[in-house]
Amino acid sequence: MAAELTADTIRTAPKVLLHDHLDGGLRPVTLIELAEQTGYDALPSTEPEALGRWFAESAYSGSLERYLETFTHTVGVMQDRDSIIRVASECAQDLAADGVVYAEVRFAPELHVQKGLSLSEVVQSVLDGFAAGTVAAAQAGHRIRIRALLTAMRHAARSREIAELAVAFRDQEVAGFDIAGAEAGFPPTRHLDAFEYLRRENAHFTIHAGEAFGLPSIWEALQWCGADRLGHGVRIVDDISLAFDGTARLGRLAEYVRDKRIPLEMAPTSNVQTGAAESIAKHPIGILKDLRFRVTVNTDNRLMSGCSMTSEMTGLVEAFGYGWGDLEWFTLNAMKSAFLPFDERLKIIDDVIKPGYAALKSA
Ligand SMILES: O=c1[nH]cnc2c1ncn2[C@H]1C[C@H](O)[C@@H](CO)O1
Ligand SMILES: [Zn+2]
Repeated sequence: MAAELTADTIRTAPKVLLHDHLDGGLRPVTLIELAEQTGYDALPSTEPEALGRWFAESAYSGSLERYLETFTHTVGVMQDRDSIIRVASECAQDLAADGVVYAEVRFAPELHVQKGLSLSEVVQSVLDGFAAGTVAAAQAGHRIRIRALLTAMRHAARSREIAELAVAFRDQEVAGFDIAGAEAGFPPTRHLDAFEYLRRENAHFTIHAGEAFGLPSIWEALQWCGADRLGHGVRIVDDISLAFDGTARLGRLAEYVRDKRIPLEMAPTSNVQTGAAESIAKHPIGILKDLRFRVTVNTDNRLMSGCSMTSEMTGLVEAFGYGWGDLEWFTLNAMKSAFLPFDERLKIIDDVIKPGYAALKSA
């Protein structure tokens, strides 16, 4: 007999999160308090529930560009060391309480320098916050390993600098690099020098691609830039055709992505909000999982999507009828794809993930 699949039991399952934005995951209460403390006076509401609702509703725009506008408020209060430490510490605690055992959380250092912090100070503040949050989580009985990914904004021109920062901090829990922001009109090849530098440094990176723009963006991210993983990558389905007997035909790019086991960092609710997927039930994750692409489940922005790893997995269970074996498969895919040394990945798989799911399957 297996444990019943409910939000409560799924919360206890070990989960791995590869795609979560620090500035997309603030607690509404924290946002309100930090705004008060730092003199940020542009919040749309100062009542936590209404503010949470405002984010979720504003982010349901069907457009990535409009979705991204909501970040002005979160980034607005994350401009000093103490505020950043608090947000990062709470992030670690919230993920741990949600059953996340390993996380790579990203943020763009260049967005947090409005009040004079240097890029390095921003990174150090986040890392200090993660360390404090990890200790607090352990005291509450939750074990988490949380690391950072440094993001460069694709419309800006600081990617090489941010890539160098990621390499400088690689031995202090900075796992790798990413580019984010509006995708249409800002192809990843604009940042080729940053990616070439990272490859020469044997460093890891992921690229947001195939979310608000299609196959050319995915192709550039992989074949020009050399991305290790794809942020979302939802539009890879455009290269797959289904015959009416249900057989799938993969184009050359889709075949490459599957053959090379390129991890897809999918975030179902976020993808519906930005229009990358029609609904959870129609999300490409269903077909991509059936075809055994290396799919992972992620939150993207917990505040804007009003979600957690537990709610995303629960939504998939409801939409696709997944069982514990499927949730374990997503989790193993994510752990195998983490920017963490092989032996450490294996240890989390053997010591935490496999025993965790074995217990739930036989509860
Ligand atoms: O889903 C996303 N696609 C592209 N960019 C995004 C997404 N979610 C957040 N961002 C942007 C807005 C944040 O300010 C930035 C760094 O976390 O990354
Ligand atoms: Zn993202």
